[in-house]
Amino acid sequence: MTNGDPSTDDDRQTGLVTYSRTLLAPAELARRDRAYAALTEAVRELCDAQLRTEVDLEEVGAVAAEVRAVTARLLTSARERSFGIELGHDGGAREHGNAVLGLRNPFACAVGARAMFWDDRGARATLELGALYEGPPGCVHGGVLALVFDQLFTEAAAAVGQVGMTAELTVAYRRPIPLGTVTVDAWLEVVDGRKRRMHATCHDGDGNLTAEAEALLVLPRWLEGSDAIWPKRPPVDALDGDVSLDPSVT
Ligand SMILES: CCCCCCCCCCCCCC(=O)SCCNC(=O)CCNC(=O)[C@H](O)C(C)(C)COP(=O)(O)OP(=O)(O)OC[C@H]1O[C@@H](n2cnc3c(N)ncnc32)[C@H](O)[C@@H]1OP(=O)(O)O
Repeated sequence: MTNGDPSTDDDRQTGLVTYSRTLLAPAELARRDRAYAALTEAVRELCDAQLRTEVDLEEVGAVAAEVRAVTARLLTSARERSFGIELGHDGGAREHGNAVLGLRNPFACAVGARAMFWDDRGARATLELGALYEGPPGCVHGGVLALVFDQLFTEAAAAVGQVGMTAELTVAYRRPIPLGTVTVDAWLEVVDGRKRRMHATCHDGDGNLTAEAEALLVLPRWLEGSDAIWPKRPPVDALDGDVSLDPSVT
């Protein structure tokens, strides 16, 4: 099966997962990533503007027609299926379609080298959750936060080499979370065979604890002892700047 992108190769299928591998040279890959990231950011800005605009209805109709024309231009050459996991030259994950951290997903809120951090204890995300993520008026949607927790658990487990899929996820919402900056920390607590018990916290921009979550991740039976590749995460020192991931530090 092909994803319709001539720049990648489907090189292996493991259990449920098909990996593709890029055929592009690193410099060309970086150039493409920059271009697509800029497009994603432009679309994200468009979504936010569309939500908040108060221009007159004639203008709304004209903009809708222009947006449809732009969509048609993008679809003149497009993948046939979702992005999946593309492995970069270093084995790093290029999950550009991921709903939380995908470089090419305008819905993703944890994008950019400064949004997500990994270290030998777990993972941290510092996010800007604006009007697009609203639930209660002026506050972050509880389901959006559950989504972020779910991803962070996967990231924390991968960071400490104890990967697994989410079998259970429980969120305790302690206080409403104002739209704006939120910081989520996730870490591994207990390993029991193929089961990993995880914990996470969410703090708002003023440092208030707003929610906590627990998850059970299970290394799937089909993955145990297989040669499946769990994509690498960049070590924190590969990122620019000094970042602490101590979950007690907010
Ligand atoms: C190579 C792959 C690469 C992927 C890259 C990903 C990149 C990141 C993507 C980002 C994604 C973001 C995150 C996402 O979106 S992850 C997506 C959401 N999650 C899923 O889709 C998971 C769907 N479920 C499954 O695949 C299987 O059921 C799993 C893998 C979970 C277990 O199936 P498996 O057949 O392997 O397990 P087992 O039956 O041998 O049981 C083993 C042990 O586990 C215990 N147990 C099992 N289930 C539960 C449960 N629900 N509650 C409590 N306990 C449970 C069970 O009692 C037993 O314990 P014990 O009796 O030994 O004590």
